[in-house]
Amino acid sequence: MNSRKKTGLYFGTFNPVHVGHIIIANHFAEHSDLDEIWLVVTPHNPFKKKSSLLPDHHRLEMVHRATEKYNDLKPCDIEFKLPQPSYTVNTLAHLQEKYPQREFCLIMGEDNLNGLHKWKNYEIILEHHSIYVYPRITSTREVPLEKHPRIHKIDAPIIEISSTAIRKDIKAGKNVSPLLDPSVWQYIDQMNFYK
Ligand SMILES: Nc1ncnc2c1ncn2[C@@H]1O[C@H](COP(=O)(O)OP(=O)(O)OP(=O)(O)O)[C@@H](O)[C@H]1O
Ligand SMILES: O=C(O)c1ccc[n+]([C@@H]2O[C@H](COP(=O)([O-])O)[C@@H](O)[C@H]2O)c1
Repeated sequence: MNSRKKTGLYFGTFNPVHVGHIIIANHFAEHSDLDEIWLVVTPHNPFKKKSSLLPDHHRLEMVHRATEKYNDLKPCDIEFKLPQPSYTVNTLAHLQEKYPQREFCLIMGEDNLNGLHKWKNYEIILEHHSIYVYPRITSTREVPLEKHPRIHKIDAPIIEISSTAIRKDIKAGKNVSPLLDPSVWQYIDQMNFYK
């Protein structure tokens, strides 16, 4: 029997982390076989421009604040020390070496699954790890890897909140506080982020 602890890795830039992210992470902690969910803060997504990003340590601090009330949700800064851009295949190899007693699974929205076949060495990722996919609203009908035996569709709430929209609304002086953990909003407000 496989007795390794199953850990879910939820990767993201979290610029900033919002209640949509936390609802998903908590849903997996409560309704799946994953013991812990680690929110892995990515310094540089290979598919995104770095210019609009807050420095890594501020995004990590927000993830720390948003998860501290949840026993099974943990912030993870492993990618801060790895080469950039952050290729997930490298991060997984590094984590597996550091924590051989854990089995790592990826948590991913349906929107990201659409592009998985373009990720660096995605075949190696799928050889060693399961991917738990939750629903998102997406216009794509044909998803290349949908039927792969390592891909598991898991039902979860659909919450259409986006970090991009939050940043835009803060810039426009709108109230975004219901979309963020109060301690995250307090940090953004104090530090004058996204103005
Ligand atoms: N409202 C949401 N519900 C569920 N998953 C989400 C939601 N928003 C983002 N995600 C997913 O959470 C992960 C982390 O999100 P990330 O911060 O990297 O992207 P994002 O929210 O799309 O940010 P941005 O708008 O800055 O591009 C990604 O896999 C993303 O697809
Ligand atoms: O490894 C890759 O080739 C790769 C390509 C695109 C995205 N990713 C990772 O996927 C995670 C979520 O991406 P995103 O687009 O929601 O920010 C983030 O951690 C990225 O580093 C990874």
